[in-house]
Amino acid sequence: MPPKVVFPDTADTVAKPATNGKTKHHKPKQDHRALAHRLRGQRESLPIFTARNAIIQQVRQHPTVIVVGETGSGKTTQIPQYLLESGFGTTAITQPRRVAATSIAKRVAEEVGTPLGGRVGYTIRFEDCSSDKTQLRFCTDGLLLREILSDPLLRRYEVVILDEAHERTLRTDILLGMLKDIQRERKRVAELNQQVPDAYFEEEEVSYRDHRSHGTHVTFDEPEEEPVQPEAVPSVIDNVHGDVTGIGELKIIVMSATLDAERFSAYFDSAPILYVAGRQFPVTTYYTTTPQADYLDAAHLTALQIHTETPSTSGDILVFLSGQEDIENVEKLLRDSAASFPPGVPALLPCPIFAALPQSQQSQVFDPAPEFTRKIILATNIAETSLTIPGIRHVVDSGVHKVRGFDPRVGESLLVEPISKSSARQRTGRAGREAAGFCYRLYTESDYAQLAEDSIPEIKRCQLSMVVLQLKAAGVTDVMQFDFMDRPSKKALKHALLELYALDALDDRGELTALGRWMSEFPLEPSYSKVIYASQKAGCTREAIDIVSLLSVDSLFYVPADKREESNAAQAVFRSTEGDHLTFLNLLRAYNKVNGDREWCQEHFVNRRNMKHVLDVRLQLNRLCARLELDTERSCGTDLDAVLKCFLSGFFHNCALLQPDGTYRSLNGSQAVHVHPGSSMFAKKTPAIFYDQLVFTNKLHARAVSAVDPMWIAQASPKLYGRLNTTA
Ligand SMILES: Nc1ncnc2c1ncn2[C@@H]1O[C@H](COP(=O)(O)OP(=O)(O)OP(=O)(O)O)[C@@H](O)[C@H]1O
Repeated sequence: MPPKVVFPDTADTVAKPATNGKTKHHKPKQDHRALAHRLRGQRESLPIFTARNAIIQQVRQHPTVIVVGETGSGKTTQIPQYLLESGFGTTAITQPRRVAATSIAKRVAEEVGTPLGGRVGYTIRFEDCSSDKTQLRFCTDGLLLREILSDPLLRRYEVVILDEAHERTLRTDILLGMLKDIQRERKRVAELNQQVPDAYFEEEEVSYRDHRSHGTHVTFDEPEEEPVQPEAVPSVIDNVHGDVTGIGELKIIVMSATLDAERFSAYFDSAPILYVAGRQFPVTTYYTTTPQADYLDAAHLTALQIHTETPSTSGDILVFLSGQEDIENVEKLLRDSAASFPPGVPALLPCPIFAALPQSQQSQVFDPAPEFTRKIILATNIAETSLTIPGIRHVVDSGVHKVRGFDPRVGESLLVEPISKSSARQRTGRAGREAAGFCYRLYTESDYAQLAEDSIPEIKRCQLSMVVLQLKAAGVTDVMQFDFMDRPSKKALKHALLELYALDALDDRGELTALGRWMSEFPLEPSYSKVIYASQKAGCTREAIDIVSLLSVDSLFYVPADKREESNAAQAVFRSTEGDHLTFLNLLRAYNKVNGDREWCQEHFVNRRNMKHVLDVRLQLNRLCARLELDTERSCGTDLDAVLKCFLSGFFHNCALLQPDGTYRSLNGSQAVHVHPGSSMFAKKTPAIFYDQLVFTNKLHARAVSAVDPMWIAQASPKLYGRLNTTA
């Protein structure tokens, strides 16, 4: 009998859920109008419905409105529809994640009663399901940023909604600043055009209440006086060209599930805050009585407890874990346990969802489980916000997530850390969306009390080269003066500027070069787009794209703890003496020859799931390169030195030299660098190496490492290492 995870109040048995009868899963029907009609009642029962008119009135009266609503109150699905019904023009609604953008668009299209891609559509990277008729366009925040490059005033939109703004992703933060500037510029242009519709200012007065009062669904903060726009502030965007007639003001709605709305309001010149109270269904939350030594074990056991002690008709289970590795471990544990279920226990279907999973597999979590089967979704925080996964009643929260950090001197770090309170609330919120639910937190109540209120915004802890390149491409000349909501450190900004200069993306005056503009077309860190650029001249674009795609996943191989030697031996056939980059290329070539055969992958311990993602990325990159008129079939055959030299042209800053004592030291920071144990270069010594990433876990590990001639390093970046003595 496995040990149990004990939650107070549940003691040995988990409380019986309030629902009986399995959820009716929602299936798209051809008869759009009839379906929309049926969903109408559900729409009108959402807490936000009573606030409909007030919200519209506020949006009419103010350039920017902040909406704070509890999870499940209906912000994401309803507010765009209210705008549509009230005659607003085209609206873009951004989501931090692709899976949210597509799944919400599908739901809203059903509610509106239109085929997806008609009045309601979505656009995500490399996938456009919208048309000229689309009035509500769901997209990722990254996509809207790219749109600004081609349309600096976003003139096709009358309203932009930034959803889940509290997540404060790097892209959301950049969008906040860009939109604020676009809004100011459009106001100026609209005033010049004297086309500000008077109707906007003739709306009926709204009465305001103190938002702290109880018993009402929606309350408002007293709006501050209309802010005075400083005439003298020039736009940081300096590339607005062409005809600006007919441009109206831009409305911005910032939506967030946390109460930290005052900061958003202050940033947008005291924009009014609308509070929408009331979650749709209650969620009972349990904490463990004692801290759990191993959250993976605790997650596995809790999921089993729920499965065996509550009827499967009481709803599916969603487990939050820190990353792909965790998910795959728990998936294996669950499958092993399920194999020995006594007769009568329903089957169990683990469904993983994480960012690197191909889109088609991600969307499988929305499919209903077969009869007599319970779905257990194993997710990273990709499923934390916005998503409604039909059938979920039980949430298991491990209390951890993976946090990426960056220190210019040291490199990147990827550490498993406790989540914030706001994340914990979001996770809980996934359980009460269609009926009452349960959330099992795998930490104690006092540990919860210790959690930070919110996570640190990404912009304060991540590498900024790509962001700075995008800002420059969008016409922001002085990124140091950019109106960030939370200013990144000067050191981080300077590091990004220097790196872009060394990559030839910026010139001596810090202005974008033609190469920099070309590189900004790629949704990749600038180092990778530089490699692809260099590969054209070197005649190895096919290999460069292959390897860049292979580097987009964390691991290409499985290394089971109990079969380490066996898996090492099986992978040896791919190994190149030059290191990981060419080893990965050999793997891809062999994988393609057998057409990704499942058994072949098992024999060679190849992670088939990740290989599919690699092929997906490669397809997307090939399409983009073809659009930029690059010959993607240009191959160097067996001259693979050319490939390594191309990689150095983007990764010259990621080099280390062998020291007399047998250790490696990084060229730019003189840090001790350890080759990752999973690398084919682990036990080898070579005068110089370059690596894809430097990741701090317990020490500084170089991942994806290859051997290079030290002379190539100086040739790759004369700006940085021109006078450097590269002999150790
Ligand atoms: N795909 C769906 N299938 C079934 N019901 C759905 C679906 N999407 C939304 N709903 C229903 O609509 C409700 C409101 O969802 P919505 O995403 O608009 O809420 P929200 O306030 O934006 O929440 P969050 O902050 O968690 O994103 C859900 O609680 C659920 O009842």
